[in-house]
Amino acid sequence: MTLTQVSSSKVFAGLHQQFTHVSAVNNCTMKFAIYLPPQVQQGQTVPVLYWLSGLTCTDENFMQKAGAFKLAAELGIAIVAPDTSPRGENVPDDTEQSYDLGLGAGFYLNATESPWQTYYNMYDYIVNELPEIIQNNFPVNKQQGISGHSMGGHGALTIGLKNPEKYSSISAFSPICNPTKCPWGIKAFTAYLGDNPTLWLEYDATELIKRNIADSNKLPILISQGDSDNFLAEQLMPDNLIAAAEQNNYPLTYCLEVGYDHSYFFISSFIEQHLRFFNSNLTSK
Ligand SMILES: N[C@@H](CCC(=O)N[C@@H](CS)C(=O)NCC(=O)O)C(=O)O
Repeated sequence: MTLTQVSSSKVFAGLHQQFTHVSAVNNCTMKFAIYLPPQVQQGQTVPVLYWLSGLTCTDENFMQKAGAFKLAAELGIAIVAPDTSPRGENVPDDTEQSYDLGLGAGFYLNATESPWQTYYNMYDYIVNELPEIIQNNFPVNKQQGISGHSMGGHGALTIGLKNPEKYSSISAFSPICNPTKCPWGIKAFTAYLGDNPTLWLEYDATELIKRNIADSNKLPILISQGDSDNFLAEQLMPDNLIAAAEQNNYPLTYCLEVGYDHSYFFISSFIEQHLRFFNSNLTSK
């Protein structure tokens, strides 16, 4: 597997770089961005936080808008931001090219239905293929965290809940908490996974948190949510996740922030809390 460097820029004494590579699981060329803090220049290996973005995003939205580099440099944290779906000439898109299905809307799952299943395997990409590439090509250690926004918050929660041995913590901004019950999730899961809702439960954080998880596998979760978010009631449904966490004694910290919306203005206002949360939960794995 060859990495092709697309860009490299110095920022807060570290480096922001973009790369493309051929993905075996998504059958296309994928792009990702990485922030490498200054500590790597002194030969240190650093922990890595995976950031999963939301609908319509690429590797660029978080890197350009979140304002994460200053503290990541100070704490010595690498951040990886993948794309939100496969892309390219042969990759199918929604016939109506809507923003919430197809390109830019991979929902961090492995599709089983045509025409999606050959390309839309973002779950395997985030859990296995991309971390292997990062471990083999960059000075990171085995300590990983997972975070994300909206559809990417759903990705962070479901992937973290299903793979507790791979991460130290999970955090999310404005996540889609119960996708099997909201319009975004129902539309995407019907297309990617078919019309049997039982099969959708594998990718629903509220359902996953209800499973009998051993205390030692309960990764700490931090969620930040703006109370002026237009998508809150209809699409995000955090109350369902909070109730399931309470009933199952799951360590979830939920911060409802007054006046904030769904945008990166909100993320940039609280990203420091999430980086410090990741940093404070690191353990040698
Ligand atoms: N229809 C809306 C929904 C998409 C949306 O809000 N996307 C969020 C994630 S769910 C986002 O991060 N947009 C890109 C950005 O703000 O940079 C739009 O296209 O703006």
